[in-house]
Amino acid sequence: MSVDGYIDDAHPERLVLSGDEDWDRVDELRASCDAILVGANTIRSDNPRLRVRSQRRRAERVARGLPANPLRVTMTRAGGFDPDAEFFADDNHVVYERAELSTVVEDLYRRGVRRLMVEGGSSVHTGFLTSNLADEIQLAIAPIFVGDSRAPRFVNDGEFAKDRMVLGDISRVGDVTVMRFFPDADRYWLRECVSESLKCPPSETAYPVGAVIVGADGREIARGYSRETDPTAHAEEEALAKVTPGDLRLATATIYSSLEPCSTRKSRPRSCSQWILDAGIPRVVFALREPSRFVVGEGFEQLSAAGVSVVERADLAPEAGQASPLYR
Ligand SMILES: NC(=O)C1=CN([C@@H]2O[C@H](COP(=O)(O)OP(=O)(O)OC[C@H]3O[C@@H](n4cnc5c(N)ncnc54)[C@H](OP(=O)(O)O)[C@@H]3O)[C@@H](O)[C@H]2O)C=CC1
Ligand SMILES: Nc1c(N[C@@H]2O[C@H](COP(=O)(O)O)[C@@H](O)[C@H]2O)[nH]c(=O)[nH]c1=O
Repeated sequence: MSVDGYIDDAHPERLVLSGDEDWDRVDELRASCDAILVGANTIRSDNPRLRVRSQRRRAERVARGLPANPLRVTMTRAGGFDPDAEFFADDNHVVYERAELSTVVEDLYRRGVRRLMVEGGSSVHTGFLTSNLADEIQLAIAPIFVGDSRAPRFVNDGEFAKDRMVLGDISRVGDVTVMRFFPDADRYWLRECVSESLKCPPSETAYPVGAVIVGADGREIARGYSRETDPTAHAEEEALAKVTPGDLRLATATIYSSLEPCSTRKSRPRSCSQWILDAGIPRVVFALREPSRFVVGEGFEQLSAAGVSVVERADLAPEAGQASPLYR
């Protein structure tokens, strides 16, 4: 988009905001996706090709057993397309008519789409973001002003989540600044926990768990994973052990864990729920409930009863459960 937040100008011809390097970044991104979605107006106004430009990247996709190009996807309520549009040039496309966004996403998942790139325009950006269906925003800012409020903006008016997003990396791509944002901060940090859990030394008698402590300013304080330093250590203990006791940031922090913090344990006297209460952390977010395989998990109940705000993100349980057959 432009510095003043527009993704096109108000003239019929398409405004090119990307430079060569940024087009190459976009091409790489396209090549890494299973599908690319644009709104019906973008097809009408831009007649986009929505294909991978680089021959090398197409060949690499084919070598990985994928089609040379991602599936092209659009949505429409009114219908009415030029049948000669590039979008329809081969069969590698799908049109959703009058379907809810959630239905579109579910159907694409059934078709094998795991990574969807939403390329615009304003209306579909708004739909995906206000429905909390976007994992990541890549915001590319070109060094120009459009200065015309008739032009389309990155998003239209809408009810966006009020929480602060996680800012990922910022990079310079030619003269374009690319920022990555993760709109759902809890989802972002729980995925970090899942990554941590994959580092755990294997065990047949204990789960692999990852934990991250995040301050109220959105900055990470510490992270850890089960058995990181000791065969009986839990992830929350490993993370807390890296924080100086009495660190003032803990009083407003959130502790994320891929698994519900334990309430009783066989190997050590103090449970992770007790460690969290003693540390004075007021918010806990986890993905998986503890299965009653080793002990009965009552971390949710214990922490809630003690006044901690506990959030279970069951939508991330399948991802967290991938870490071990013990979760099945
Ligand atoms: N700079 C950039 O990277 C990009 C810029 N753009 C620009 O964006 C502008 C177009 O944006 P905009 O006008 O907002 O249009 P969109 O491309 O977002 O398309 C909007 C249309 O998509 C359909 N649609 C959207 N949501 C739904 C839904 N939930 N269910 C069914 N159909 C839906 C409707 O189609 P229908 O009208 O058929 O009912 C709607 O009118 C153009 O100027 C284009 O150049 C576009 C992409 C990228
Ligand atoms: N103008 C603009 C973009 N526009 C997007 O690229 C589409 C055109 O794709 P293709 O026909 O395959 O080259 C267009 O419809 C719109 O979705 N994208 C960007 O990264 N930067 C830009 O400056």
